[in-house]
Amino acid sequence: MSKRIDVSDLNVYYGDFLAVEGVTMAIEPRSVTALIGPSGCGKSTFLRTLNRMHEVIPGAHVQGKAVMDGQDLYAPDVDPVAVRRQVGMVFQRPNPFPTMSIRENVLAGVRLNNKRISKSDAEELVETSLQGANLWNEVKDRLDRPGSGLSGGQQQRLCIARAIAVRPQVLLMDEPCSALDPISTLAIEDLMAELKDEYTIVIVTHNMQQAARVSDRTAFFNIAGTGKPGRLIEMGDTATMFSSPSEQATEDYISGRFG
Ligand SMILES: Nc1ncnc2c1ncn2[C@@H]1O[C@H](COP(=O)(O)OP(=O)(O)OP(=O)(O)O)[C@@H](O)[C@H]1O
Repeated sequence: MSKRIDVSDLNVYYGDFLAVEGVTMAIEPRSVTALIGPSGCGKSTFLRTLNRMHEVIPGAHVQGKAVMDGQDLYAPDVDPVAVRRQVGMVFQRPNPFPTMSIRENVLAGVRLNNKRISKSDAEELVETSLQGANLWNEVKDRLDRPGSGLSGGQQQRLCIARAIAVRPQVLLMDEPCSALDPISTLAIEDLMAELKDEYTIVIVTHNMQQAARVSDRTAFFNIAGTGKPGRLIEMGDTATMFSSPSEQATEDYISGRFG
């Protein structure tokens, strides 16, 4: 299920504004890649190019290539909706559909894709997705209650269950723990460690400890100044990036000297 993504010479624009310039990186399957860097350097913008969510914004466009297991995600004949089915996304704030039941929240992505599934298949998918998100035991007796009745950490795991129910190959997470308490954060981090056996995971995080704990590879982005584009400065094995990065800017950021 897990796929690799090779990005080359990617420029990302909002209208005329070049927000991210010249990114080339390989995102490995069955691993967690963390994107770190100071505010405004384009981490979220770059992340959204990996499932073509960026172009939902009027005027937004990209140049360059993003290739998933040989398939150019930006080829003219590629349907962006199909890309988003293969490359799922979890956002900063848990966003379950508030009035929908827990069960229907899990199935929402599948239903949006117009997939018809039998009642028994739906029940099985709900259970496996909730188990996959480590939420099943907490909600199995209240699947018909609204998703909004769960705690923040449970809601985020519900969103992860919804994302994995469509069986993506890649999971993008944009600061998935920033609205959560430390215990829920640890639950999501444990979950990432389990999910990476099956999925390629890319996470944006401001939390250095989190990047060090959960990721196998870390990419450091930086920006030269306001109005300038963000750039990928350095990427490597997380342990090396945190112990002996090649670039001074990476060292300064990781050690908290700026950003
Ligand atoms: N919808 C948008 N329209 C125009 N410019 C945008 C839009 N979203 C982001 N930008 C700009 O693109 C640049 C990169 O923003 P982005 O949110 O990707 O950075 P980031 O590294 O994720 O920041 P943060 O860590 O603060 O979330 C910034 O200059 C930002 O102002």
